[in-house]
Amino acid sequence: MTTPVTVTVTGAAGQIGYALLFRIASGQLLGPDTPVRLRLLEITPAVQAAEGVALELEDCAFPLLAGTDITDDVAAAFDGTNVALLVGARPRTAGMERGDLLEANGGIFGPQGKAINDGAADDVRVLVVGNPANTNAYIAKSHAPDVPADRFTAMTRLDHNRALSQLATKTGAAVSDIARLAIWGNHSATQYPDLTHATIAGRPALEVVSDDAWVADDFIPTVAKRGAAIIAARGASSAASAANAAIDHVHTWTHGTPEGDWTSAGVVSDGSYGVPEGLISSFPVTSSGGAWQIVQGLEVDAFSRERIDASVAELVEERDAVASLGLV
Ligand SMILES: NC(=O)c1ccc[n+]([C@@H]2O[C@H](COP(=O)([O-])OP(=O)(O)OC[C@H]3O[C@@H](n4cnc5c(N)ncnc54)[C@H](O)[C@@H]3O)[C@@H](O)[C@H]2O)c1
Ligand SMILES: O=C(O)C[C@H](O)C(=O)O
Repeated sequence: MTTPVTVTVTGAAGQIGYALLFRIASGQLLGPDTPVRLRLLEITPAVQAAEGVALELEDCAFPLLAGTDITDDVAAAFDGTNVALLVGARPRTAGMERGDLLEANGGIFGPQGKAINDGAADDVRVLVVGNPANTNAYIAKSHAPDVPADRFTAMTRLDHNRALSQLATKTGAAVSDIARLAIWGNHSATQYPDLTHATIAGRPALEVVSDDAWVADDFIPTVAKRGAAIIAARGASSAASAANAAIDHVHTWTHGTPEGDWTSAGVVSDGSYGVPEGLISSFPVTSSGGAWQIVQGLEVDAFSRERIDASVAELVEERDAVASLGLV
């Protein structure tokens, strides 16, 4: 049997964890031929709940699941790990300022980045889901100087999938007919869902839509504020769709993007499109050979430029705030 791939999931007893772990164990993350060993990291009070999830995993008798370990020890969680899904984070609670939120998350993602640096496998790939995802990924990356920076990513695939569905609904097209849609910037309400290069069955999406007001006043805010709409409707933040996007992100990272299309991911900027080097920003990306590439050479019109710049300015502010708090 092939050696199992070790997948670490933090916040494993949370709601995304519950929607994610069974899909990983069934083979949807890494494919039907790759056995996995799960490592669940939780804070001490939630270890018992994680143990309950592990009992259920066992009861599924997944042929690809080589075992499940549960720990509250950060170093043990990332020892030899190949894929790290950093889901657990400190949510913003009433009365908490942004600085408090960044500080609390710095206390989580700094040590996790260091543990990945010190103990993870050489091929480790990291996806940060826990919010603020881009800046949490930036913090983790900053504590892992020996790991290639491009192994640290943040999730904007949920935003990408939301945008695909909104466009499909508006035009009556099948999701599978849509290509080259992009999310730029931060996984926050400032993100820019970009249709200027998108196609629907080969035709420019903006020509098919033929409704600039819908793009500016409906599509963009609907996608950018969807997380808040889910919270308002469900009384809890998105979980199954977030887990689904995490599966999509890692699967695309390891299996590649289809010819002629791209997706969106928060990756380390190399300075492309004027995004300061080192920031973890969402870009249109392709994947091949197990690595992301930022799509190059796209024309950025004035409308897009303004929106990309606004979201990147927010990322710069977050970067400067974590630097001034001594978290990186
Ligand atoms: N990037 C995205 O698109 C996206 C989408 C949805 C949710 N999120 C974010 O994902 C995160 C998790 O969401 P959820 O609904 O599963 O939350 P949840 O509160 O249900 O679960 C979070 C879990 O993390 C655990 N945890 C907290 N600190 C930890 C630490 N230091 N180490 C290990 N585990 C720790 C908690 O005990 C809890 O079980 C939140 O930050 C949420 O905002 C991101
Ligand atoms: O947890 C949130 O604040 C929202 C989440 O990031 C989402 O996009 O659904």
